[in-house]
Amino acid sequence: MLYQSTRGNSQPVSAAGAIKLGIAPDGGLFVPDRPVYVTAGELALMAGMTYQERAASILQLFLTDFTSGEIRECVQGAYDREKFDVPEIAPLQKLDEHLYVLELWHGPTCAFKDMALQILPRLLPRAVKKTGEDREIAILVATSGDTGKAALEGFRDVPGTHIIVFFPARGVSEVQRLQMITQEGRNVHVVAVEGNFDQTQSGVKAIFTDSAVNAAVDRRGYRFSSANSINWGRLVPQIVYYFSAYADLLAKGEIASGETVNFVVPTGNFGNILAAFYARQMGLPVKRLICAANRNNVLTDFIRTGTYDRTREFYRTISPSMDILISSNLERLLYEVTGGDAARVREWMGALQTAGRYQVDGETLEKIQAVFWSDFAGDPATMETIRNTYRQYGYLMDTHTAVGKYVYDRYVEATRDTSKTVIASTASPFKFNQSVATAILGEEAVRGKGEFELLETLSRATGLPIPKGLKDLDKKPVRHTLTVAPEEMKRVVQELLTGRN
Ligand SMILES: N[C@@H](CCOP(=O)(O)O)C(=O)O
Repeated sequence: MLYQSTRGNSQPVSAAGAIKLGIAPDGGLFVPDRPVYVTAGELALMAGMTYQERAASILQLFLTDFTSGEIRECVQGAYDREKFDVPEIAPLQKLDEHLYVLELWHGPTCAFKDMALQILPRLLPRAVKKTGEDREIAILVATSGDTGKAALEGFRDVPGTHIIVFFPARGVSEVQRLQMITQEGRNVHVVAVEGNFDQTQSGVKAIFTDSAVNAAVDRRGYRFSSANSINWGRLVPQIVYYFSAYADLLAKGEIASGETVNFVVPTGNFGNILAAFYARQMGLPVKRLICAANRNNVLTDFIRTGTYDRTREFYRTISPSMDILISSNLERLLYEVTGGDAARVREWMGALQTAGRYQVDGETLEKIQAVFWSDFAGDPATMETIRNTYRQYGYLMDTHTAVGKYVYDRYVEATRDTSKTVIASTASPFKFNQSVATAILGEEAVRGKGEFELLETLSRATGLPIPKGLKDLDKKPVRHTLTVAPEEMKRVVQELLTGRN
């Protein structure tokens, strides 16, 4: 299988090539050049498999230039009990007859990003070797909170790699910020950006396609890659857990073979829900994909109207990982639903760049609406949902997952669809404990308490353990203090890589 650019102006590459490059040289995103399918029989077999076995069988379909031995090694190294605190890796919790929560945050950094960023650092060095690359890999990451820490943890001290993570200085939770600025490792850098996530992500993308910067780092023996979901190597491992959730439903007798289910995905950069879309294309029986947005509801408007318009106010919310107005992976969806029409994708992405908006045609919109449904939750609704879900089910969810639950309730109200539905739970509630503790305990109980005191408060009140990765974070030394303006990102990357900072 080869991978081609959504913008059609780059040479197709192997899976190893796509993983190594991260983004296509023409600024597009790599997509597989042909569909792959999983049959009902294969799906039934997955019900009896471990998470690791399920992962290996899906990865094998896409990473055709990796041997099965290599894939097995990567999978075993990534999803082991040292790193994940439950044997199921991605357990499914039942809330009621229709609703399930897929917990994707049992990895070392307590967010769903670990599901891919524990394995990408194993795939990438192999991809480098396969492509005959002799330069070291400089991984640039833009984060609104979760990807950054997961990428740092995954790539720390991985030979032949360096990682620079940029995060919006005031756009992440206090726990997320401390997770990143205390990061250990000889090959890691963390830089705060005086701007929002969109400026941070645009800054990183501009570096990838800047020939002068590329030439400068090349002279120093580096080549850039990405650990964001623009990298195909991030997306395939995310496809796995949709299959795994379905296999678990089958194994537990919750659904019959072939029964369609819905997935609700709290959405920002569109990578997670796009992975669910690919799973559906591969034959996973999925009825609707419910795209849950926060007050930055650019995707909800797009799915309802076909107009993508980022020229609107950017809000900081209590679900900061989703504070995004330019959702990178939508580009891949547009490519897929237009049957690979790179010219049209180029036109839309060009309009997004220059005018900040584009409008898709009626046929494209119809295809999107046949699969996707969307609504959004503001902060008050998110808080109320955390409180009500805890009261009704005794289940504690983080702010992003609560956006998903709120939107699911709106979906059922609007459609009366009672199909079994799985909410992708994207982060541990302890990662956003200020909001979560306030929601379930009230303002009074949290007044005057710092984030870390609240970890204890939340743990005592709910009987849930504080995740290992978050304990004692406040006692770790701060190692990264650099803050830059968005326009300084190019310079800083060069300085960090050449050791002049
Ligand atoms: N929500 C993300 C933003 C980047 O998304 P990615 O999936 O493209 O890495 C974050 O937490 O950083």
